[in-house]
Amino acid sequence: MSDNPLSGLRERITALDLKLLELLAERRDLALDVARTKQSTHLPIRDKERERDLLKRLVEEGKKHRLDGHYITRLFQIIIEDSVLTQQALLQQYVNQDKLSSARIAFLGPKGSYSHLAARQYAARHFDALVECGCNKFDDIFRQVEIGQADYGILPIENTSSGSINEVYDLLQSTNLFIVGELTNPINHCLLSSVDTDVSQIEVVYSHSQPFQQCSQYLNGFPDWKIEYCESTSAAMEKVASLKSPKAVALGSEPGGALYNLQVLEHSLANQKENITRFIVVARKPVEVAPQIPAKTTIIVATGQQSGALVEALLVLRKHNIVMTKLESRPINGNPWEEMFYIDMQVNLESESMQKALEDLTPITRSVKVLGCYPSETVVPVKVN
Ligand SMILES: O=C(O)C(=O)C[C@]1(C(=O)O)C=C[C@@H](O)C=C1
Repeated sequence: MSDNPLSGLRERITALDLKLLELLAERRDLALDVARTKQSTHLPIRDKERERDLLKRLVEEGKKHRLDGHYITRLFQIIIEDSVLTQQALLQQYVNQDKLSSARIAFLGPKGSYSHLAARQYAARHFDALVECGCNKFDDIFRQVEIGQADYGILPIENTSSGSINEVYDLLQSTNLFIVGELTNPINHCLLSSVDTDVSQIEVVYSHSQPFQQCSQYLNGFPDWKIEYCESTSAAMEKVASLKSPKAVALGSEPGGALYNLQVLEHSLANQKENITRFIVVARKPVEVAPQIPAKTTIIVATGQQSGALVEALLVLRKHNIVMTKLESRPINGNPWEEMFYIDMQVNLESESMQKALEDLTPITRSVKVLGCYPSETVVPVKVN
């Protein structure tokens, strides 16, 4: 019998949480049944009116149990987001028919990198098993997929604190892979050490260039710290774990650090409070997006040199009522004074509007390359007043 006065209560909490897990699994199974019905009836996945009514009812019911509305809303927005993404994944399997049971996914860094965590998250929703292919560099990821050593590659493409990840955009110019998916992940950068220490003892910090950019304001407070660049956050964590020094720390994720037995000294260090990274998923074959799923299409356009060339191209999108969600420009590989324009759009590539836009773009641009059409995995929660 434990002499901890909390043991009995903790056992009851654990037992209750295990029942909650069973209920969440049952709810997910129901969402799959809903998806199968929507597949046969062609109903859209999102029914925001239903979500609003459900959340309102849950908030009202929650008040009877002294559970505040904000807590209940946040909790069920996460549950509904999972339901929507689970349904999308199932409908995609119907449309693409090539569901792999076990997928080999290439990502940056050994175990514990943010890309590794994203690969595991994506695989959990789309495949029965994951074969992890850690790579040292972004271009290794593309190559592994291109030569068939991996089925998919997962790469960070933009972050809310550091902006676009140019190296990935540049690699997209010259690859014959397609973007087949995306996912966004909140990134909570932590200061990780392998032994007890504090910021006054630290002399060197290891990480990938991205966390250094995303945490620049925090690091500006410690101008004497030596910055050591590593190929990935997990390589940085490996290094710090091997040094076992109070002077050496890593910038990385808490779950990643746990894989190297690192302890968290500080967390949430990014410049932006909402520090989110968007990852893209690339593969050798493009995917079709089920009509009930919000789709994104990404193209790369090389405009001519004539003035207004880019405006002309964008006016084509407006003409066909296509919503552009992102415009990024990068120098053309090998021709640094000419730009390529990456355009993300909320449109299905197979739609009439997109097909007509491509027809109109071809004669007024030097080249248009479709990088892919893929399910939008950004589930905007409904607002409950
Ligand atoms: O009821 C539906 O149509 C569902 O798809 C289920 C559900 C949910 O998880 O509650 C999910 C998505 C919809 O937007 C509405 C509700």
